[in-house]
Amino acid sequence: MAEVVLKDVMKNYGSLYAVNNVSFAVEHGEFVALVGPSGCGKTTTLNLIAGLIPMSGGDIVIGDRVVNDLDPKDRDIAMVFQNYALYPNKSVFKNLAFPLQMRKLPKAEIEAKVMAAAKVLDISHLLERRPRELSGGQQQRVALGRALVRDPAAFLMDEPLSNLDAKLRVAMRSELKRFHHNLNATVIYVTHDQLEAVTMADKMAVMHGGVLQQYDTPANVFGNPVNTFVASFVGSPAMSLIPLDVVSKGTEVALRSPEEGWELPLSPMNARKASASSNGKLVLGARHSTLKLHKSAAAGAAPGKVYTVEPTGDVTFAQIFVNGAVVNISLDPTVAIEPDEAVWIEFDQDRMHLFDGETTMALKAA
Ligand SMILES: Nc1ncnc2c1ncn2[C@@H]1O[C@H](COP(=O)(O)OP(=O)(O)OP(=O)(O)O)[C@@H](O)[C@H]1O
Repeated sequence: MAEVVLKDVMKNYGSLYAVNNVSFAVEHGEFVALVGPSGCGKTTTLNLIAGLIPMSGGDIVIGDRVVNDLDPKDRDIAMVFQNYALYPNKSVFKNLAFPLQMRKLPKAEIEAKVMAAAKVLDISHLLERRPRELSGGQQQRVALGRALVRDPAAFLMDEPLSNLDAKLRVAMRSELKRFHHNLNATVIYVTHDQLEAVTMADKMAVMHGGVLQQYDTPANVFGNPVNTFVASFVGSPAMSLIPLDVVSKGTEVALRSPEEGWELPLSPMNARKASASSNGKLVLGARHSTLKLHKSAAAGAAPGKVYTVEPTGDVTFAQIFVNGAVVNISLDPTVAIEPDEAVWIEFDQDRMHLFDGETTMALKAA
């Protein structure tokens, strides 16, 4: 059952459309990450769901109610912000109890709920402390606990890990995932960190310029990006994107470098996709791990020039200029290459991506 539904949601500030016609449905128990670069509209989308700002158009459903005109407190949601917003002068127990006292629950019930939440989050031993006596990770858990005691239809989280140092972030990422798993909670989570989204979410809503680009599982967003924006945003190092011309010779179709004239013959499936490009131009996309490096010219390989070489221990990353575009490749650390060296890059026909040169959308075989 869908727990949270957005339908044609709009938010504009004058001529700026911070959120432009966004629709998606979050199923009960799903963890959905709203992800995209700074200014893409993720926080605005979350704030619209929370009811913190008014919508310019569309509908939002939480549970079985249209909540367009409801105050945040009546929407049955709990927000967890990046700055935790704990009460500094109250103990952890009182921080957790406060939302329940506001709802005038009986004392015994409040105590039972606080204890249960503290147990789930492993903070039972911290209940008498004040927030300043806690580590960043512990404060984070208290903030989650305060949301948890209310047993909301959905948890809304805005970059809740962004104030933590790198190591704690990774630890809390696992904890949040566990929290979600244990409670079967419905979570909508804002992050600009695509790796955080890929590792934690059941579904990703990738946004750009206020527009929802793709709403799908991380595996599909990674494996079948709908356009060049999604392709380059998700994955690290980024997918390489090389603009090329489509040339047909009888039944054969090849890609030609407009700069350097070399040609790359396409498999029948890729040829059918390439033939669907709107203006004879396309963008070839390839992930670093699908590429093969040759030290001399090889069939199906494009010539390039090494730009940088970055050994990281297990794997060496290199950037190669191909047709004026930067291509990221991962190599076995035993492969010796030097900047400015001439190399050839072989593309895996089964794992390459082809995007329309004009619309930037993924090409489908006709
Ligand atoms: N109150 C406001 N008045 C005018 N413009 C706003 C307002 N709030 C947000 N915007 C604009 O709306 C767009 C989306 O903002 P939003 O905060 O949702 O982005 P974001 O993806 O969360 O970015 P970040 O990761 O930097 O927080 C931005 O261009 C922003 O400048």
